[in-house]
Amino acid sequence: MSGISYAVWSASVADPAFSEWLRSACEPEWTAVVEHRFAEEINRGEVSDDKMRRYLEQDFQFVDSFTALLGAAVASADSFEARVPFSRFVGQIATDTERSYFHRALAELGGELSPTVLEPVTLDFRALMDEARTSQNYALIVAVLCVAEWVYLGWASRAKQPLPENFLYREWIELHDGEDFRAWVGFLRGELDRVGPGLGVEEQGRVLDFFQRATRLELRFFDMADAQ
Ligand SMILES: Cc1ncc(C[n+]2csc(CCO)c2C)c(N)n1
Repeated sequence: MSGISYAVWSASVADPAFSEWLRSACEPEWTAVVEHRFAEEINRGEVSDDKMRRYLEQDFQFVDSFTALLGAAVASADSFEARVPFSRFVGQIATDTERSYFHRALAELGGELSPTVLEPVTLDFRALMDEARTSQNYALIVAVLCVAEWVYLGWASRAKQPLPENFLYREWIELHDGEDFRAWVGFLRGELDRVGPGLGVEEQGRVLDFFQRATRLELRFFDMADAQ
């Protein structure tokens, strides 16, 4: 991961999108997440039931903190226009994802909605999201949300047709690769592009720090899932 400033970087590229500065400063970890063996196994429908159960049990705890972080984005956004997409997504997670996919998938796999043991990476990820949430700093909050959604779009959009027949994989891929999801990631990136360039150098560095920490945690999360 590199530490080149936005000012220096933006002078050297044709399209100086703030979100691209953040992403490019996360290589090689970013690509390691998107091309992770565990993600490729999901895309091919080849994860064992035991691994998938443990991954989804931990991920459900991730999604809990993620949903709280979305609430902080609703609260800290600087305009009504910006609050609306976050609000819509809170509703979607609370209904489609939480009620539908996780409950069905964990029932199918014999998993628990409240596992007694949280993996270290799950605790660390929840701590980062709590730190962003309690900062009430819009740019930091969006940085963490953006990493989580953008990397998921990254691996899911690599899935080949036809998708696996088993709903455990097919629905998890489809959740992260539809037109709506692509637009949602575009919105998150657009918010960083909108507010990032106007921040002071120190604040830009803080946004980068949260973005990089989230990317490292995404890598550790897949490593954890793969190692089970
Ligand atoms: C470690 C981890 N990182 C990102 C996501 C992506 N994501 C964030 S909330 C949500 C549910 C709504 O689609 C999804 C899939 C994840 N699940 N787990």
